[in-house]
Amino acid sequence: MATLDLEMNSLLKDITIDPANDAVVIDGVSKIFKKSRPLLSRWHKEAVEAKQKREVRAVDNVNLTVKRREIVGILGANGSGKSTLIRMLSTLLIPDEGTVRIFGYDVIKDEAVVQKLINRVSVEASFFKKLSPMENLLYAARLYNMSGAEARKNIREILTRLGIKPDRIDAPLEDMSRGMQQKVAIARAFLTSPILLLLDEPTTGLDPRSKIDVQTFVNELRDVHDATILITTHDMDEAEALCDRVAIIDKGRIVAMGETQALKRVVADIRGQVEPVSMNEVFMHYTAAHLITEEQVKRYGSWEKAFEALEAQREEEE
Ligand SMILES: Nc1ncnc2c1ncn2[C@@H]1O[C@H](COP(=O)(O)OP(=O)(O)OP(=O)(O)O)[C@@H](O)[C@H]1O
Repeated sequence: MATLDLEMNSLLKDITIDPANDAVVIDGVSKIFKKSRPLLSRWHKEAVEAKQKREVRAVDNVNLTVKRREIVGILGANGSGKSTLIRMLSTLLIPDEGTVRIFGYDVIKDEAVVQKLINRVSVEASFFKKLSPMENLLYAARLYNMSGAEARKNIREILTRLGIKPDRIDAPLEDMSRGMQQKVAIARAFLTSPILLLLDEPTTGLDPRSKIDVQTFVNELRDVHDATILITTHDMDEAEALCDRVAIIDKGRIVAMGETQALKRVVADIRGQVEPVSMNEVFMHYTAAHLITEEQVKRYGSWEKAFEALEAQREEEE
């Protein structure tokens, strides 16, 4: 397979990277948001108490190390803290507790260096919608001091590799589907050849073929360009296909960490099954409000029945 010439930015030329450092070291990191109570509770008789803001530990004492060239998945339900964690790694949010180091550089003290080492793709990517993908990416390339001719060639190659048809490359972005626009956002992150790529749900909303295009390209970026990739996803198949290791996050805490095959065997053992379970079952196991014990499996007749019963109980309690 032909490789893409992505090594065209000069962003990293003055940065020293010690090969002994891991790509990401997250040490005891928490992020606490204050949320107003719902309006109704303000009319409650305990007005003083109701005025207090509720604290949400969106990320709660997370420890995680990502080695160079690893692809690590962060899996979690809606609101579990994935995006908050990624935002702290990309210097968009400041941790309230703990430290984050990217290739040895601290996200607070060395913010400017960290910003050159990483690139983040998220669904809320901002673009000039009247301009074409080519124009948008040329604009980004200029911000990164890339030469026009070189950038133009690379942009066309990356967009084509991601499955954008040649006639769409120069047409306004606003005429493209949301999924296609998402691919352009991904292309923009690849353009700078970051050594750490943070992908926040990159394939949500993409059709199966587009998902595979993106996954293939992510793998290529690691294999050919030595990138380290941290990816958040709801898609268990994607996690299994792409990630060397996954961390499952629930209510801001990492509740399981490891290779997908190993986690599947662990959960099968807990459930007394010989065959490994699916990643969906692993996810359900670790994110259920109560970890399901062998005794509960026996009491309710099957793991699924125990899960349903305990989830119903959890909803009632809430
Ligand atoms: N700026 C904010 N102010 C207050 N609360 C916030 C803020 N950002 C996130 N939260 C809360 O923190 C928790 C974690 O949110 P986060 O967006 O990190 O979850 P997520 O796992 O990325 O969810 P999703 O899969 O839906 O994107 C949620 O309870 C959310 O409501």
